[in-house]
Amino acid sequence: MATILDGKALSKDLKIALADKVKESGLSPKLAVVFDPKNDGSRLYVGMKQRAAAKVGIATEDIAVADDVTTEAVLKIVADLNADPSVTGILVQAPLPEAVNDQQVFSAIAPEKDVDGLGAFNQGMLFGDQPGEYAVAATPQGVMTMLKHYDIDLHGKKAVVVGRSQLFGRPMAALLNNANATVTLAHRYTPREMLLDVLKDADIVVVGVGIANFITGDQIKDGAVLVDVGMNVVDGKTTGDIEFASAEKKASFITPVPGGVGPMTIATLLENTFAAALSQEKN
Ligand SMILES: Nc1nc(=O)c2c([nH]1)NC[C@@H]1CN(c3ccc(C(=O)N[C@@H](CCC(=O)O)C(=O)O)cc3)C=[N+]21
Repeated sequence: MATILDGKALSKDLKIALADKVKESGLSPKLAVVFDPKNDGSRLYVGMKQRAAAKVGIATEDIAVADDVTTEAVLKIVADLNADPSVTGILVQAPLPEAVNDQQVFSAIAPEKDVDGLGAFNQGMLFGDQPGEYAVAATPQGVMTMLKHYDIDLHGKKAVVVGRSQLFGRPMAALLNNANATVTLAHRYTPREMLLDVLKDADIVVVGVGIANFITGDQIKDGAVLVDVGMNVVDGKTTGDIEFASAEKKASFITPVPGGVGPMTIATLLENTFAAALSQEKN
């Protein structure tokens, strides 16, 4: 039986510690969130984030965009937020409506306000493993915090990341690489047999593809560490990408869904928002 990587409990502790730090700093961090209200995942996340931010003393401003919004219009919103000194962090929730080039928008965020680290500057820092402080996308950064908290050794280990999105897979692979894991990045064009072949020897598997039961216990190595970044709704219940019942019998550690990576994402976003406010204070 695997040890549960309890993201819910850990995130609670992180948020309590953060609330103290925000208070002590005397700063008034404010996070602006640009999002598509028609997207179910985005709407859900906005609500959870608002409540969590309020509890730690971070103000939020939510900016809903229309269905037919253009890239130019969103770039204007971002430029105004960049210029507003009361806004210390900017989060553009992906995906924005169809016509918008999300990556172009991410890269327009002032690097010091880019709390999800998705712009070209912060991504470059991460991919180059550059020295200094910079934000990293909240989901993969939250996964790293959780692995560290549970003392999971990554050095030289075989890690497989499934999914290569801007928000998850790409930065996840970079973080694991920077932590000296031996990283394989699999994605939608990885042939099934090739994926199964790398999975069977993997010490650490991190998956976020959005397909329920995508990975099952029989496909993984005994004692593997399993991190589930997936969020699917099956018969009205939230489930991840890993078939939990079969996988937990073989894994050494496993994240539940809900209560694993999701709450860590929110706590990390808030930490990044506070760090951004601190760095702007110093300037
Ligand atoms: N730039 C950007 N960064 C993001 O990090 C980002 C985004 N855009 N767009 C939308 C998705 C969605 N997302 C979630 C984060 C936490 C939970 C979460 O806390 N879920 C809980 C509850 C799940 C439930 O019960 O429904 C859990 O897993 O336990 C969910 C979803 C971040 N996203």
